[in-house]
Amino acid sequence: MHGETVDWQALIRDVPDFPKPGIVFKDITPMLADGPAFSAAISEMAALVGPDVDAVVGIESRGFIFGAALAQKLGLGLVTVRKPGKLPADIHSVEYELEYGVDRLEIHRDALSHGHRVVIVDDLLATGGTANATVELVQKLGAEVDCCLFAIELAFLNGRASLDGVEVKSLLRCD
Ligand SMILES: O=P(O)(O)OC[C@H]1O[C@H](OP(=O)(O)OP(=O)(O)O)[C@H](O)[C@@H]1O
Ligand SMILES: Nc1ncnc2[nH]cnc12
Repeated sequence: MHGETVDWQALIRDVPDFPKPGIVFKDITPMLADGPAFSAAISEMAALVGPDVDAVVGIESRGFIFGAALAQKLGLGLVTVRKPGKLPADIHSVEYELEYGVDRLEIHRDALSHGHRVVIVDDLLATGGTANATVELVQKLGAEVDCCLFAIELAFLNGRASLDGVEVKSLLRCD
């Protein structure tokens, strides 16, 4: 697999004190800018998705980058979970906490229905607040979560523990 030859750590830049003092921000832009590395990341993430998935759910905004590429690779549709006020039709809405703030996420009420099985995709798992809110939105529509899939997992924040009962998969763990 390509990934065995990719030095992921070299392609993810640590930016101290962004966006707030004390946060070490994991900047994925070098990885995205490297064609073979980005392609290998998507291939490796695609290999982690179960066989009976009907759709990819991408979380705004960095989750859209990985979610859209993954959906295309798997031949599946992309459902967008968005920040407040962006989706035009009827929505469900959930408030959540970030490593550095509070926000809301929204989904169209007709985006999924009972019997659909989805993979939720984001660039990074920190505390798990964002992914948890997305699980809640997907479940409000009666759909099932196959797994939550991340490019990067900040293992020291233990976001996995907050996603109780949901399978969590990631390409790269940072301890
Ligand atoms: O596990 P958590 O503690 O919830 O944090 C992870 C979330 O934080 C970042 O998104 P952010 O809200 O900064 O938005 P962006 O993707 O638009 O930059 C990241 O892309 C995840 O969605
Ligand atoms: N440390 C971090 N780096 C990048 N994105 C994040 N989202 C939440 N925490 C983050």
